[in-house]
This record gives sequence, structure tokens and C-alpha cells, in this order.
Amino acid sequence: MTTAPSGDLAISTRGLRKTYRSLRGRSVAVEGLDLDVPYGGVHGFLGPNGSGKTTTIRMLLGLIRPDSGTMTLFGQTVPQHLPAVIGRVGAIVEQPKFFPQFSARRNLELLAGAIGAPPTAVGRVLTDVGLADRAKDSYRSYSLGMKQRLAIAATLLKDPDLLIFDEPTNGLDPAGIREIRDTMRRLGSEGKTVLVSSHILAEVEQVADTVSIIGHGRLLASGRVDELVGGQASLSVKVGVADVPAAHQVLQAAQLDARVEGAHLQVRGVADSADITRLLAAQGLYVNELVPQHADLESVFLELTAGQGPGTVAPPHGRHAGTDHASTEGGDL
Ligand SMILES: Nc1ncnc2c1ncn2[C@@H]1O[C@H](COP(=O)(O)OP(=O)(O)OP(=O)(O)O)[C@@H](O)[C@H]1O
Repeated sequence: MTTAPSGDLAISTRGLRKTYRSLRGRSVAVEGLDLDVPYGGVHGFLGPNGSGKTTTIRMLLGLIRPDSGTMTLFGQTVPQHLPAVIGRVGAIVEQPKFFPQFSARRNLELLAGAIGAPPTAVGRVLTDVGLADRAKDSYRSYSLGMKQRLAIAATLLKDPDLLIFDEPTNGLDPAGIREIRDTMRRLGSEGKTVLVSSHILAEVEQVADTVSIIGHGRLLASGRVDELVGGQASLSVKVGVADVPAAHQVLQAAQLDARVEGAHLQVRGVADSADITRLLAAQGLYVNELVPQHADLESVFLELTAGQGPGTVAPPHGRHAGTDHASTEGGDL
């Protein structure tokens, strides 16, 4: 059921749908997406490759048209009222073009002139992304992480309220990823709204205040990261035992969700891990390792999509993060 958006939202979509025409007919990229991004802080827009993140962002920015559904930015319906709000939005969807032989500062000065931003903005944004002391260096001498930070600096020239970054850490090494993460965190804590898409859940988990997880163009879960992770209904336990296949059989016979993972068993949905030792010991199988696993976004996502083959999306599993702010949804494609 589609519910009305509430509260202070930077972005909201309802029933958003987009299909692409291909040689095999029409394929659905976004299917009835309801997305709410609160005002202020970092919001992770997460989902596997091909789940519809870029398509959604392109629709929000007016680059492509949805087949159906509604979208608002700062409460204004888009694309109809995009001209009224686009000045408040900075986005990196593709790698911007900079002159390789010019310094970072010169590149930004040219850009500021082109978009009518005050020249004083250049120093401010270079500081914001931590490039002030490298501002005189030529763009071509920059590392990938620095180039990406310069791209972020360019989006900040207009001093936007909403920043949209599509997979900003793609192709970066761990140091570059950390630089971008720190930059996003700083912007979010300054009161800006940062929407960051990624297929790497663990990466965004560290920086996002709230997230929306999508699969096959639909919302699977949304809410505060701590609530989604804390709402993990049941414990997952790593079990070490000498005879893994035999233990697997015993636990499955007891209706536990046990899977073989390498030389261990991973058992989900356990209320009390003592049940595992008791069940196995009763069959002469003795546990040599029993490690409760900490829930993270990855495990939330896997739980949401558990048992679903390619091309489908998990039903809700009855799991709810347990507060008014977090929710889970799902459905078949
Ligand atoms: N221009 C296009 N023409 C046809 N199909 C497209 C087009 N753009 C995207 N798609 C398809 O739509 C689906 C969603 O793609 P999209 O790029 O929005 O996903 P994504 O979540 O951003 O993935 P990634 O993380 O790989 O960027 C995919 O199946 C993709 O192949």
C-alpha cells in the first residue's frame, strides 16, 4: 500500500516506475519505489548492481522520465518544479570533466564563473573536501581519490542543501574510500543532506545515518542504520564441528536454518545458541567453536532476500525494525 510522505523530507518518491526498451522487450528497472530521504545527514541508497539506484537518481535529477509515480525534492513535485529546486541540489552522476593541465583551483574558478558562484566559494569548497593544500597542483597529478574529492568540491560551489553521489567510491583504494567517507560525514554533520548510492553495504554502513535498501527496483527496507541492524530478529551463529555434514543434517532436521559455509556451519534464526550444542551433543557431535555473529547491513540484506533465486525479491519475512522510523517492505517482481 502506498502511504503519504510525512515530515521533513529532502527526497520522496511514491510508486516510481521505470522500464527500458531492449531487444528482448521491456525490462523493469524501477518498480513501484517508495523512497523517503529525511532532511540532514547521510542517507545510504543501497542495493546490488542493477537494482535501479542510478535509474532512480537520474529520474530525480530530471535526466530521464519515469513511466509512472511521483517524486518530490524539498516538497516540490519534480520534474515539474525542478527549476525551482535544482539550485539546491549538487550531484555527481558521472565523472565531471576537468582540464588536466590546470590546477584544481583554476578548474574550480572556471566552473564557479560558468555557474555564477562567487569566487570566494572556491577556497571554501577546497577546504571542505580537504584539498586546500594541494589546490595549486595540476588535476592530472591527482590520485583517483583526490579527483573524486574535487568532483565533490565542484558540486559544493553552489552551496547546495542536497548532495547526490552515485557510487562515489567506485574504483578507489581503501585510502581514497576513507577520504570520501570522511568528506560525506563532514557534510552530513554540517546539516546538508547527502544521498549516497552504493552496492557495498558495509562501506556505507559506517557513514550513513539512515538507509534505504532496494532490490529489483523495490524498497526492501529503510530506516536508521542502528535500528535496522538492531532489529535483526534473531541471532546468527557460526558453528565449528568435526563432522560438518552430519551436524548440518541434525540441525536441519530440527528445523533450524543451517548452511554449510566452508569448514563451518552458519545457523540463522537461533533464539538461544545453547540449543545448537544440546541438539548436536545428543547425536554425539561436539561443538568446537560457537561464535555469535554481529548483525550488519549485509546480514539484514541477506535476510531480506534469503531463499530467493535470481529475478525475485524477498517478501517481508514479517521482520520489522521495530520503530516508527524503520520499516521493511518487499514483493515479487
Ligand atoms: N539505458 C538503459 N537501457 C536499458 N536498460 C538499462 C539502462 N540503464 C539501466 N538499465 C537496466 O536497468 C536496471 C537497473 O539499472 P541501474 O543502473 O539503475 O542499477 P544500479 O542499481 O544503479 O546498478 P549499478 O550498481 O550496477 O550501477 C539494470 O537491469 C540495467 O541493466
